[in-house]
Amino acid sequence: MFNKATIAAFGQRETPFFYYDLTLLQATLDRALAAAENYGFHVHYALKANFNERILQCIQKAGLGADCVSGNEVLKAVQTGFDVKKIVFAGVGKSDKEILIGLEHDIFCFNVESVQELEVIGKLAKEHGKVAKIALRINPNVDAQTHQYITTGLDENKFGIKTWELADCLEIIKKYDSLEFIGLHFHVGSQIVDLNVFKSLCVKVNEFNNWFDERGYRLKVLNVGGGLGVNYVDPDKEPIVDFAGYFEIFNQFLERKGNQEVHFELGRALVSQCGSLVSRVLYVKRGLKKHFLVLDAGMTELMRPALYQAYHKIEHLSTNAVKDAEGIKVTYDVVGPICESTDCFGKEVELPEVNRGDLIAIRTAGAYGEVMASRYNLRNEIRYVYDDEITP
Ligand SMILES: Cc1ncc(COP(=O)(O)O)c(C=O)c1O
Ligand SMILES: N[C@@H](CCCC[NH3+])C(=O)O
Repeated sequence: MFNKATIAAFGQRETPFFYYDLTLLQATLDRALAAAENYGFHVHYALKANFNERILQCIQKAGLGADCVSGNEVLKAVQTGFDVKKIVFAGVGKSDKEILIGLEHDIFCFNVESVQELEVIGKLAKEHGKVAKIALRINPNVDAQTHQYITTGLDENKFGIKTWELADCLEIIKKYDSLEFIGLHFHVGSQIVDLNVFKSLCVKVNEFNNWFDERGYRLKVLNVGGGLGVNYVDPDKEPIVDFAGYFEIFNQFLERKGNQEVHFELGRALVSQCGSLVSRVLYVKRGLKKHFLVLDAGMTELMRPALYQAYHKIEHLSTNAVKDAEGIKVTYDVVGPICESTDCFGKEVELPEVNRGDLIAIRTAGAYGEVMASRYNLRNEIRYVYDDEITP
């Protein structure tokens, strides 16, 4: 929901742009950290969700760690000032060069995703006189009950080490003094809204924690990943997710041994609601069966609808809210200008009557929005507007 002054300020700007409400981001971070601190949990931010400069600065200042999935993300986290002792590095395909970046910066931990990768990290660390701290990312075969494209913890998924390979991992760990085995890592998927999934995850983590403990490995860290979902349907009802309820699940169901640390890697839950993609209506096409709203933003700015048929709330930004509320409603397919039929933000969307030049906001676009943008069709670079630029 945008107020009149904000909408008027948007009207002055060249579109499309990502609007980031850094005040909401700060409130979200405060809430998440307060809830985590209750249980002594550690929160890392998954940079892949959004590595916009100002967003990263806010998150770094709030004191979160960084979860990275490439050498460049590790470098970005270091450059932004994240504490290297709080940087973790996951990813199924870390190149030698990327592993060396992690070693060079003495990051907190590599979340290792295959037996072969473990051996490579052991070798590279040895050659460079380093000791690499590692956690094994285990694929626990837990169904995240989310879109199949963003499920990561099933046997059929490429992520993590299969349970039957764990004994092989221990052999490698024994072989290399250059490996320090500090933890277990899990991440079963994204946009998880059924909290029972996290209960099932806890049950699995406990089993693996016991398995290693019985073999003499009392691990320092249990990293349960991220995945907490948000409300795409009604972002104004739930601008900040229920972090307390989420962490409480782990408090209740995760069995910590001694002073084991519990780490989280949240992306979407921290940054999605603070972002909107703001676009202008280029054309209203009236058809026989349906009408189209052609926007100046497309799948090149926000590809989630095209890629996952993801729902994002589409809002008409009008300075006359009363007219919008009381006037007639029209059903539109809301599409972008890109030369692809999948370039569609929403089908049969009911909106007030919209005119050429009107502004439209596509909500909950702070996570996996601009980071997944492309220059397809030789599109312009992404533009941004931040709340502190337009409100006194
Ligand atoms: C290893 C890992 N950690 C954390 C995340 C962040 O996930 P989310 O944005 O759903 O919290 C991801 C992305 O799915 C991931 O792959
Ligand atoms: N890109 C996905 C999330 C993937 C998370 C990383 N494994 C999305 O837009 O929902």
